[in-house]
Amino acid sequence: MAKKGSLTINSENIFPIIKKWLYSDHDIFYRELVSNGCDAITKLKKLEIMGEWQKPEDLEFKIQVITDPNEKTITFIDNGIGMTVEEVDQYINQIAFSGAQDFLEKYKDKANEEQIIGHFGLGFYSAFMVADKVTIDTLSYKDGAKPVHWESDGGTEFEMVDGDKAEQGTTIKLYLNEESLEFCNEYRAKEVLEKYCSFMPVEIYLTNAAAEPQFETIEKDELTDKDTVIETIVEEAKTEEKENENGEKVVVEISPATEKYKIAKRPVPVNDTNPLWNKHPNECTEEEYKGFYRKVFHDYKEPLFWIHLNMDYPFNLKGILYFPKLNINYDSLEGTIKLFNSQVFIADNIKEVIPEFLMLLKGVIDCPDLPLNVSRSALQNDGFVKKISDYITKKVADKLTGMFKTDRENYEKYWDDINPFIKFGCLKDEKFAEKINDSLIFKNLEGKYLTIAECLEENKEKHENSVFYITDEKEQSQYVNMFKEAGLDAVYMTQNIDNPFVGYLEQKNENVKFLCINSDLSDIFKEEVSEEDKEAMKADVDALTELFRKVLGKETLDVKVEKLKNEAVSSMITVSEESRRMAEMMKMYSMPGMDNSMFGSTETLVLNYNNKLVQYVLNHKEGSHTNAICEQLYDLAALSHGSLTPERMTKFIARSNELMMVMAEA
Ligand SMILES: Nc1ncnc2c1ncn2[C@@H]1O[C@H](COP(=O)(O)OP(=O)(O)OP(=O)(O)O)[C@@H](O)[C@H]1O
Repeated sequence: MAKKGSLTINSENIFPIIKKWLYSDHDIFYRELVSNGCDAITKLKKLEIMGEWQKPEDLEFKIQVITDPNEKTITFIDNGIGMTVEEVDQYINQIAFSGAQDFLEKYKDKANEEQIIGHFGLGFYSAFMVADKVTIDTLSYKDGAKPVHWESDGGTEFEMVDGDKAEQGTTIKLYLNEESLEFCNEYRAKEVLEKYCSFMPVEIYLTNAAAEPQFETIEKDELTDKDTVIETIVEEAKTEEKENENGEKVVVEISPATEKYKIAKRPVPVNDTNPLWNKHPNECTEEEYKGFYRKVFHDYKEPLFWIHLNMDYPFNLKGILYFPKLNINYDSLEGTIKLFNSQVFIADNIKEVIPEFLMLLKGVIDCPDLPLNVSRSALQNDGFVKKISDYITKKVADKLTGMFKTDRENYEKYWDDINPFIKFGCLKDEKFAEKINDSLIFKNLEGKYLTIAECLEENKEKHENSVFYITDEKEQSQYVNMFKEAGLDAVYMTQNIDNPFVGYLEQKNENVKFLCINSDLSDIFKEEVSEEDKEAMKADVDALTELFRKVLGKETLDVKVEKLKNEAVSSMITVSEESRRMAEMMKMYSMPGMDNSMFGSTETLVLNYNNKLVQYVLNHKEGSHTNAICEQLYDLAALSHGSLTPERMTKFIARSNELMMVMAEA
């Protein structure tokens, strides 16, 4: 039998297109060829189960990948179903190309867009991305089948002749082109196989044909019939000369003679054929989950907890999602969700399938039903894919709300780590938000974790329907202390995500006011002032306002004079809630050329009428130190609220020194 022919294809030469298309992930041919081998073996296993084929006793299913840097080749050998000459003709010469044609037809207008996920559908022909010439030697499992040899040099021509393969299965050999020689390097091959084939269902063995043979030494009783003994190592018995009871010297054996074997190094598969996600959740131990996490994500910090997804109906989906230990601001978080299709790795973080906020997690998802031979934009609009995504979201929300209800202690323990993720989820996904809403908790000044409802309940006497929050512990320490002294409560909202999240909370809780702790001085800190007193104070208030504006050279400075209960407080800065949020928004979107002043006055200088220094200034407007005291009061208020500009800081330090000199001289 010898057959020559042109590949069934309309396009003049498909290979340049394949090369161009698949350029971004050249290494993918490894996945395609190994998974074809896996499929071939899986098919044969099925035939065996159906009684259509009898497996020889000593046959072990496996895929071998042999790199040969001298020959510049890579060989893929499987002992699967094999192909008859008709099948090669049909699947390789015709079908594959019709698949490729469909592919081209669909995407010819988008040739420059990175739109294809797995480039599925090109399968075997992806070999031509890296090879000038490819040969196939195959023998079908069928009785009386004849071996076939096929080769093609990447043009549109192929040649098919009788082959000499003696065992059932398929051997595919790639003669690499000059640009792709990296792929016959053993280490590169290992890297790529680990990337794509780590969990494929058939054992994969990688060997380097050019490497020196490697050996290992085993104990005598460890020898199996698969080992090739190179040498028997005999260790003689150890003896010692000792005296016996009669004072005579005798030789005694302290350890017996041993025999060990030097054997050819036992091959170790590069993959784990039965990944943990395939096991039933009831059968997995905590140690297994943690070990799997370490192995797959190379993260040696333990995950907090995990969710084992296991669904058969209405679609097939398995996977494990881990909540990693974070405790850092959400914008520097990065998770990885690895997507598999029947244990074949597809890609990381495919956002069409996995909701965006879940990308902060680490995990694996295996979904054999995914339609992967379509473009990403098609996936986006696919109702089925949406269902998968909804299912995953629901499972995650269920886990969290379940934990909140039945294991609140741990939930609170994890909260600092998981809250950015949950908040991000609330902002991104309405359904998730709805489910999780009642399980949102906030850390208060005492370090207790409260829901909004609990917060409101605890504080209903002191500030009804308002929740105070801290955005910066350091900058707002003065307010925090005042709140603590007055027995008031506030919650910590100090992460970047909390800024947009407050907006979300307001939307969800329309009757509740959310106020930053420094936004306005709560009435609780103030003495009650009668209308008459106010009248009486008015002249002083005007005088203080005028004085500070003049001394500070700020014509429009907002000054408020309050009778604060705590006499020790002299001056403070407050920032109105709106302007603070505006400033934060500008910071977030980093709007150039805009600053707070564009939105009118933002800060208010609050002076405490009950404070002695303020009274001193009021009564000594012309005093020789009055200007310095005013400036100092303003700077101190700003300092306890945040920081000073470098220029202002320099002046503040100089003035502080001068003031101390005055004290020293007094
Ligand atoms: N190692 C092999 N052993 C037996 N048959 C094979 C082997 N490789 C390929 N084939 C046959 O050739 C066909 C075409 O292979 P190809 O990789 O191009 O596409 P596919 O595997 O069908 O689809 P895809 O790779 O897109 O999932 C296969 O369906 C299979 O019948």
